[in-house]
Amino acid sequence: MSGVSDNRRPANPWPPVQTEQPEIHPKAPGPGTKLQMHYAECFGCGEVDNGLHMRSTVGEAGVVFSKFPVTRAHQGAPGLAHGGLLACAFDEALGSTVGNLLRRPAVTGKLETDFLRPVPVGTTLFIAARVDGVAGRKIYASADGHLDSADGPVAVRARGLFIQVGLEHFTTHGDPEALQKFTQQPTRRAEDWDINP
Ligand SMILES: CCCCCCCC/C=C\CCCCCCCC(=O)SCCNC(=O)CCNC(=O)[C@H](O)C(C)(C)COP(=O)(O)OP(=O)(O)OC[C@H]1O[C@@H](n2cnc3c(N)ncnc32)[C@H](O)[C@@H]1OP(=O)(O)O
Repeated sequence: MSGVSDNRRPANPWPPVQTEQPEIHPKAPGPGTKLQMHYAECFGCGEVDNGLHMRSTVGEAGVVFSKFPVTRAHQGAPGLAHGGLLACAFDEALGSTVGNLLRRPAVTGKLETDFLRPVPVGTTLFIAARVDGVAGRKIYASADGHLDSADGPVAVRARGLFIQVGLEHFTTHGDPEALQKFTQQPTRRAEDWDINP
């Protein structure tokens, strides 16, 4: 995405620094692969009550498609999705795209969202996300969220900076046991990831 080309929302250059083309990891899931949830307790893709229950599929040309079914549990204004939860959906979609395609553990450093149209309860947001460029540990990704179909009107756009981290980020600040369970899954073996930032 080159930026939001709406007069009301002038686009800043994106990525904001010089980057290299992202290299899809040789063991990245290929086009057509339905991505499994990355962690059962994840609010975005896990089995959490009233979570976002997002599901993602790898598309062609480095695009990952995610769906966020908006329910009454996700309201801000009556009948409309809460903007913070929409931002959460994009954090998940972008993070999943970076993690699965580059196979580099990374966390969100910055996330910006443009809310272009209301997202009603009962709709599904179809999110198309891609990695735009890499500069050392900095990974730039962006996404468009379409209402109710892959080519529906764009309701939300997001751009994120993800920072590659070593696994010690999760053991030092998070839950070492949870990380161990995570890496025991067949598709999450540490040797299949690029884990040296
Ligand atoms: C074998 C297993 C593998 C596991 C892999 C799992 C993948 C699974 C697949 C898929 C799942 C993904 C789905 C998840 C989706 C949700 C993701 C989230 O919600 S993440 C939680 C929220 N984010 C945080 O909690 C970060 C908190 N912040 C930090 O920990 C630090 O600030 C951190 C690591 C981001 C950076 O700290 P520093 O000390 O390491 O590095 P410094 O030097 O500060 O930054 C590095 C570079 O980035 C720039 N930078 C950092 N933050 C920036 C910002 N906000 N704006 C602009 N630039 C920034 C800096 O200016 C620097 O740039 P210069 O190298 O000097 O050019």
